[in-house]
Amino acid sequence: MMAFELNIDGLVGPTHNYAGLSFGNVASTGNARVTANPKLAALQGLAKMKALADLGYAQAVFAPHERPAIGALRELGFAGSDAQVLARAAKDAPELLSACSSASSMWTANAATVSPSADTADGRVHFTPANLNNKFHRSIEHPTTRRLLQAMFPDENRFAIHAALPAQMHFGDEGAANHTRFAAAYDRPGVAFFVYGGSAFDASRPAPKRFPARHTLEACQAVARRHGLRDDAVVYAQQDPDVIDAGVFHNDVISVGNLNVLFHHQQSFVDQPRVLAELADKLAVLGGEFVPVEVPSAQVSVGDAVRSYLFNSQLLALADGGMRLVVPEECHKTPAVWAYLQSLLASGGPVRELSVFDLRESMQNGGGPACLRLRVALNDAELAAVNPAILINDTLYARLVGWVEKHYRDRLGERDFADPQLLAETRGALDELTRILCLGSVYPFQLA
Ligand SMILES: NCCC[C@H](NC(=O)CCC(=O)O)C(=O)O
Repeated sequence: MMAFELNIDGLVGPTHNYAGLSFGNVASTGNARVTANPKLAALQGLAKMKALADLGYAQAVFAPHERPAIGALRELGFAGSDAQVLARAAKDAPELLSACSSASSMWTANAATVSPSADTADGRVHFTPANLNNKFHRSIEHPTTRRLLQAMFPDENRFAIHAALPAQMHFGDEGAANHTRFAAAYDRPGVAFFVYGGSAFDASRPAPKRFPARHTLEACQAVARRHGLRDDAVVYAQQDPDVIDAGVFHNDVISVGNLNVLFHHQQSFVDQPRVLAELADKLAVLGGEFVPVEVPSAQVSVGDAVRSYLFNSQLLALADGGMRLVVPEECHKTPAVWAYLQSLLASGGPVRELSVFDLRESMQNGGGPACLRLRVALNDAELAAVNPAILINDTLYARLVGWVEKHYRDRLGERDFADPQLLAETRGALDELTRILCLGSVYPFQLA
C-alpha cells in the first residue's frame, strides 16, 4: 500500500480584502484598508498549487465560501431584499458588512483538524471543522466548510466529517494550524500533537496579556476524544504566551512538522524540553525516530519569525528521505532569516530543498504557505475515494485560471461590499465553480 499527504489549498475568494479583522494578527491589523487585488491573490495561490503538483505532490483545491454572507447579516437583524440587506448594513454597521465579506476561508489550515485512519479507533479518516470562535468573521465558516468536506470526501465508510465543537469560548478551536502529526510514514500509526493557547477551565495556567489565546486545551481534548485517538499517542503543549503577545496567533507561525521532523523556534512552547522529550518517547513506541530542528532566538528573533513567516512554511517529503521547505518571499527579504536558511541547507540535516513563493496578497492578512493548505494523510485506497474533480492537474489548473480571469476584480475595498453587483458576480462565479469541482449544492444561495 502507498501513502500520501494530500495538500488542499484554499482558492482565494472573489471578495479578498484587507479589513483589519484579526486582533492579535499583526499583518491583518497593520494592513487594514489597503486596497486588495482578489484576482492576483487567487492567481498567486493557484501558482503555488500548480508548482507543487508539478513537483509530484498530491495537491487539491478547496472552494471559497459565499461572501458577502447575506444569511449572517440577516441573523444580525438586517432585513429586506439582498440589496437592501447590503445597503442597510453598509449604512448602519459597515464593520459587520466587512466581517461578513471576508474571504478568510482561503486559510484552510484553519478549516478543520484531521486524523488519518491509522490513528483512529474506527479506522476512518476523521475531520472536525474548526468553530473559529474567536473571530466573528471566521466563526461563520464552519457550516459551509463541513458541506465542502462532505462533497470532497463523500465515502462515509472511509471518512467521518464531524460538526464543529460547541461555538463557545471554552472550546475555541482553530483547526490544523495548531495541530501536527508525527509518524514514521503517512500510513503508520502516529503521534497527534495538539497545541493550545490557553485553558478555559484551569486558571492556574499562564496566559497572554495583550492578545487573545484563540485555541483551548479543552477543544484539543474534545477533538482527540471524538476522533478516537489513543492517549499514549497524543501530546498536548501550550504555546508560549509571550510569543502570542508578539503576534504568534497560531502555532503554525512558530513551528511546522512533517513525518518525524519538527521545525520550530526556540521559544515555541511552555516547558519546551519536556514537550520535545514526550514527542520523542511516544513516537519511539510507534517505531519512529523524532528529529527536532530548533531555530535559536540568537539566529532568528521572534519578531523576524513573525515578519518573514519562516515557520509558516510547508515541510514536504522528498523521495530521498529529506525534506523540502516551502517559504514565502518575505523570508528572502528578511536578512537574518535568509542567512539562517542558507546555513540550514548546508547543515546536513533533513531540510535539503527550498522553494520560495510570492504570496503577498495573502501574507498581508497574515496567511503564508502553511495557512493556505489543509493536510490529509491518506493511503492509496482513500486517495482513490476522494472526489477526483478537486485534484490539481494541468487541465484543472488551466480551467481555474480561466475562471479567475473571467470573474475576479483586480481592485477591492470596503466600499465595494454594498454593491449588489459584487454579490451577483460572486454567486455566478461560485455556481460555475461547483460544477467545475463537482461539489453539488454547497452554498446558502444554492440551498435556499
Ligand atoms: N492562518 C492564517 C489566518 C489568517 C486570518 N486573517 C484574517 O482573517 C484577516 C482578515 C482581515 O483582516 O481582513 C486570521 O487571523 O485568522
